[in-house]
Amino acid sequence: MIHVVGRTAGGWGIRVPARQGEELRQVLIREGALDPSLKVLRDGSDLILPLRKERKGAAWFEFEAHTGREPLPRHELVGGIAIMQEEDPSGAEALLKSRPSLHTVVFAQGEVHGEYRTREFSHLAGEPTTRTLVTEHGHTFVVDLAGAYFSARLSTERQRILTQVREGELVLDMFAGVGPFAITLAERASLVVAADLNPKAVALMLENLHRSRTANVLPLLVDARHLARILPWRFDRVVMNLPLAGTEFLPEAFRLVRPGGAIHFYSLVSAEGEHTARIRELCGTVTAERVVRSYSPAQWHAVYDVAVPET
Ligand SMILES: C[S@@+](CC[C@H](N)C(=O)[O-])C[C@H]1O[C@@H](n2cnc3c(N)ncnc32)[C@H](O)[C@@H]1O
Repeated sequence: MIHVVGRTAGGWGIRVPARQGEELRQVLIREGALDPSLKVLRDGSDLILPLRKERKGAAWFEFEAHTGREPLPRHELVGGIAIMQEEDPSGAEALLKSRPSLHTVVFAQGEVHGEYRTREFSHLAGEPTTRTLVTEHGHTFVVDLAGAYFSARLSTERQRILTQVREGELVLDMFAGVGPFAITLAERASLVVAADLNPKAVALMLENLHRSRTANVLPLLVDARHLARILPWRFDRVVMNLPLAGTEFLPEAFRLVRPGGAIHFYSLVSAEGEHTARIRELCGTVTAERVVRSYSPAQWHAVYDVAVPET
């Protein structure tokens, strides 16, 4: 027995056991065959997926219609680029038309991976590029999604750290990417040293320094493992944003921070206090532990603010 509530519309639909529903939904989206104006029906342990037109195995059903305009496909915005999790060319065209600020829609082919923390994308609609401009809190950054890591979701975090920086501080960003933390913190710091081992990230950081006329950031193309050996300074504040492998670099950060300084350590965790014992071993005190964002049902990105003793 199928119950339909709300505004209804007749249309072609294809029946599938619910367990296989998501797989078939993805196939139909890729083929541009799913009708996004109608809601998926449930009938016992089956789903009925609405189709744009008849196909083999299809039958006519009464569907509930989405109210108002067709819903836009799920996406994440980074500057003028929309990143879709589904390879849906017709959804991408609809998305592109829906926002004048968008120039490109891409499909993320996988998760962030590798030492450079980058992802592969395929082009779905608009201009075929992965470069865009992102504006946050008065700064505009050039980013290239395929070439170097950038997350717009960290903008609040950058502002939070900025409020802790005192005028004239010497700051180190060990994993600087295209420079969003470094350029933000340079508003108050006297000098920010910004290291990254991805040449494309450092090239984009140079562009960003030029664009923002920031002259107190020193970009370094270097593996953070060498920093304590090559830098003559000890820093008031060290930012460590390498959530999957940051723990390996904690001793290096402690070598680079001055007595009485602070470390902001980002990590992917599955329990509160996961790194507290290790930080204590290195003689640091956790002054705050915050959730930055959720990652999966059992894991989240956390930031530990760490105070380093005076002596
Ligand atoms: C998660 S991203 C953070 C980038 C930047 N802090 C941001 O918020 O946009 C980590 C960065 O660390 C860099 N990285 C990875 N291993 C590194 C290492 N051993 N030394 C220096 N940089 C490294 C990657 O290339 C990447 O740009």
